[in-house]
Amino acid sequence: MSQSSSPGPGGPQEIPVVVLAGFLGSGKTTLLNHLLHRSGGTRIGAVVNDFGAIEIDAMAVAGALGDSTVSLGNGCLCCAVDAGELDVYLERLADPATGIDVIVIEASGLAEPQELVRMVLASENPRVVYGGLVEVVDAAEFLDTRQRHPEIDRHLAIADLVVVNKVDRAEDGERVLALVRSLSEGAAVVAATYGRVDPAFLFDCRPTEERIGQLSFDDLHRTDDLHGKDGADPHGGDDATVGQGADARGECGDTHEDPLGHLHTAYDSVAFVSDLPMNPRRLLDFLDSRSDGLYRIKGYVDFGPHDTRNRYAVHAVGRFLRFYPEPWAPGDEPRLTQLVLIGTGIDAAALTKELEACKDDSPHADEHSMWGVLRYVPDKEQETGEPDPSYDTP
Ligand SMILES: Nc1nc2c(ncn2[C@@H]2O[C@H](COP(=O)(O)OP(=O)(O)OP(=O)(O)O)[C@@H](O)[C@H]2O)c(=O)[nH]1
Repeated sequence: MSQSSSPGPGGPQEIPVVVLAGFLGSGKTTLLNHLLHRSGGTRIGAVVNDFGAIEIDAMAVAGALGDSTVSLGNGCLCCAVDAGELDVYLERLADPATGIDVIVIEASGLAEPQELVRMVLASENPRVVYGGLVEVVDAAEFLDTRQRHPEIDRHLAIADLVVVNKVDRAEDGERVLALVRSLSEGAAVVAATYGRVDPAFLFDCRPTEERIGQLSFDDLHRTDDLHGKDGADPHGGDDATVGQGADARGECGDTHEDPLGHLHTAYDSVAFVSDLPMNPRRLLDFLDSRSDGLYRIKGYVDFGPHDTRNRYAVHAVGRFLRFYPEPWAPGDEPRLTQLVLIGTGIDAAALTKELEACKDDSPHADEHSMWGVLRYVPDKEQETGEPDPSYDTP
């Protein structure tokens, strides 16, 4: 799709910036993680942008490699950050000392791709070149999503590559593929499960032996040191936080002429953090009774004594619900539940109250309490083709 890291005529090496967009829960983070794992010798820099106040996507991406190249925005990047600010992040990643070959910007699920493309094109960094727009489509939800949000057609029309993801869940994948093809004339359209596309669709790949591993945050800090910067993000966050305040809806303000045409004007997000464990039965009751407007939930759950070894990544997309246990990181990090809920017509105060009621500080687990949750844990081998030896059923 893009011309990766080609030195210009006598000029600096150019770094393609690929914009990765797609509606809430379509599989952008899954695809980005796939690229990070399967890009061979190509070193990827990532700008990950979450709609909600807690940067769940960044945790998922960083978590995949332990310590990867992640720079973040919060709120919808297309409205929360202007082109100049994005340039600060791009400049950091495109610095020759980082050795990055390609930058992927993962947009929030409600971002306006055209705005992001415009921002990349407006970059004043001579090393940065626009590398194309990839739109991820959830094949199982596409027909419903398109009905609710006709703007999606416009997004597909400007894409360079459309990944029709989750074909394993789609009732009529062929119909969705044909429809997407008709809407994205001129773009390559590929079907995928779990975002498994050949990275060569997105950028030219280096042979594996040229590079090993991704950059770490430490690498980035070293780069900053070279330039006498303090390595802190421009908004004063920590390592994993380059972004702004929480209320994405409120941020979509005067920086744009027509924010009403943006998907996110109709959506609200709620962030919930608890240092007390959650009761599995109560949380499951909450999830089972969620309204249709509450389209997306993501985050991590601590079930305390019900499973002391693992935290549970949780994903709800429409009526789809999954829990993914993963061992807690060793060390003294506080065990938190961190959730982001995104939807239309949602009552933030009521949802927070319901989640508060799921907290449980009892030191003992009652028998079978995890059964309901475990029903939503996929067979990892079946879903990803990779067994997960690290997880023991509680
Ligand atoms: N069955 C199935 N599930 C998938 C596939 N790809 C992703 N998922 C699941 O879909 C859920 C959402 O995936 P993400 O990659 O987090 O989606 P996203 O587009 O980054 O989500 P937002 O950033 O919230 O918009 C997760 O539970 C994934 O494991 C797929 O091909 N098939």
